[in-house]
Amino acid sequence: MQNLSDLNQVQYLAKAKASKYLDAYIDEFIEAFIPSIDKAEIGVLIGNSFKGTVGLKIANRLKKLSFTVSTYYVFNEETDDASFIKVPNSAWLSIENIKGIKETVLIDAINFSDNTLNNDYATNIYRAINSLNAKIYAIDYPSGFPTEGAIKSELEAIKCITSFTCFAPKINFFFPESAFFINDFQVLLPNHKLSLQNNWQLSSENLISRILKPRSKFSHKGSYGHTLIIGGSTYTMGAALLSCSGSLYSGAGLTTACIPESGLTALNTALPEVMYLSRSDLGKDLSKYSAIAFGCGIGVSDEVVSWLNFAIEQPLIIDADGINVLSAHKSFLNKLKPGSIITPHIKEFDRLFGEHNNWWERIETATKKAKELQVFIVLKNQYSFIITPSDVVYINQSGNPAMSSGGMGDVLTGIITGLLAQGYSAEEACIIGCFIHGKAADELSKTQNNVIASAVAKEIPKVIKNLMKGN
Ligand SMILES: NC(=O)C1=CN([C@@H]2O[C@H](COP(=O)(O)OP(=O)(O)OC[C@H]3O[C@@H](n4cnc5c(N)ncnc54)[C@H](O)[C@@H]3O)[C@@H](O)[C@H]2O)[C@@H](O)CC1
Repeated sequence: MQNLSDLNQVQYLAKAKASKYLDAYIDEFIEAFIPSIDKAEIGVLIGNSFKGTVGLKIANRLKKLSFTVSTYYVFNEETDDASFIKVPNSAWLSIENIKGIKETVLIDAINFSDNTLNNDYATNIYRAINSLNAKIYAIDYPSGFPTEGAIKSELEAIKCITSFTCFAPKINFFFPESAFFINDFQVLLPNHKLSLQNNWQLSSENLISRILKPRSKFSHKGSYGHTLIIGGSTYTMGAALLSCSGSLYSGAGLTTACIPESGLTALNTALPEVMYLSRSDLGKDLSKYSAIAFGCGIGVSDEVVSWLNFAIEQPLIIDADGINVLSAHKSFLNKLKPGSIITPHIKEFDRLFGEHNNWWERIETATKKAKELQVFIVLKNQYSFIITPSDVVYINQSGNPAMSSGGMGDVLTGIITGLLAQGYSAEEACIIGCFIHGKAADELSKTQNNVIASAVAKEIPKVIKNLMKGN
């Protein structure tokens, strides 16, 4: 099997193979495109590129299917050498004429490359096309959009409603900055690639199903580890409790909460399965715990700093205020035990490692820091990135905007801690944890507009059970 990640690569294959892939892509494009449009008049924007030739083939197929199709040749007279498509100069579309395009459904077949970023002609073309306010569907990815590397704030590229991407989603689709250019993407011919390039991995249902281990006969609570959740303070006790519920519902054998005494009634009422460790006992030996989380709702007082100073002798999962304490006391970073996990959201990440201009830079920093400190970094967002010390970056694809509410991160921390306690490696715990957390919310959001963190925690056992059926 060929390791392909981009439709553009197809042109360099042997002729027979190239046309096999191209035909298959066009078949799937037509199948996915037609149900998504509500108009029979379609405009196809053809560039002097390999993408342009694909666009022409798609235009011909649509004509055969009785759609009314206009083809617009958006060439750059000065720089395009007309090596791909031969059309008379008179058919080229000037920037001034773009506003005359009447179709409200357009297919972007202009170009693949992002090397036109500094090309005024391309920039003006993209701007003029975007100002039509048409629904634009992109072949593979929108023209002018970089598939990797920083998505700069000044970028001009085609803004599409759906990108019918070939072989694999492009890495930059997973960054929030892409939302400006790509409303949605669908992967066509997904089985023709082995993976994303180099060190990027998509974490998928298949992968998670393969890693999950069934609970064994004759096992008991001692078989599934003991977590300690150190968190909570007067006004954010809930964060610690939510984290405990993540541990509990992910299947940890025992869960102990180290919270202020004032939270005890709430703990016993909400989660009677969870045990309690007083703050004053925090200075004692913690080695009996199989996994320890630090930080959810704990605050950033001097006392918290002293607790972290003690707890950091063990590998930890550090979240929320725990990360804020690390940010204020950077020397702690070098004390982290190898295999520790930090789970920042964007603000916590930038507090810890400095402001970043874009997500590409953020991932670069995370990769460097994970290696340097030998820790795992779970950078949370719509698509969370799990950055490992071995350079591999997993992209989590489960989850949705229904879960954008307080306490979600606290539950995730508990889940990862619970999985670690059950004997999964740090890498496995991070990728399984992110996936099942998002998947639980995906299931709930089929019938709910928004989902709350405690509901996500409660859904976890069902999600794990369903994933196990797949292995
Ligand atoms: N029930 C509770 O007791 C809760 C307590 N919490 C605790 O409150 C403390 C402060 O944490 P916050 O995160 O609210 O404060 P921060 O000031 O660190 O950041 C919150 C802001 O970050 C931004 N953000 C961007 N991406 C995000 C992402 N993927 N996840 C979360 N935020 C993202 C949002 O604009 C959000 O308003 C922590 O200790 C936390 O554990 C919160 O988790 C909320 C629930």
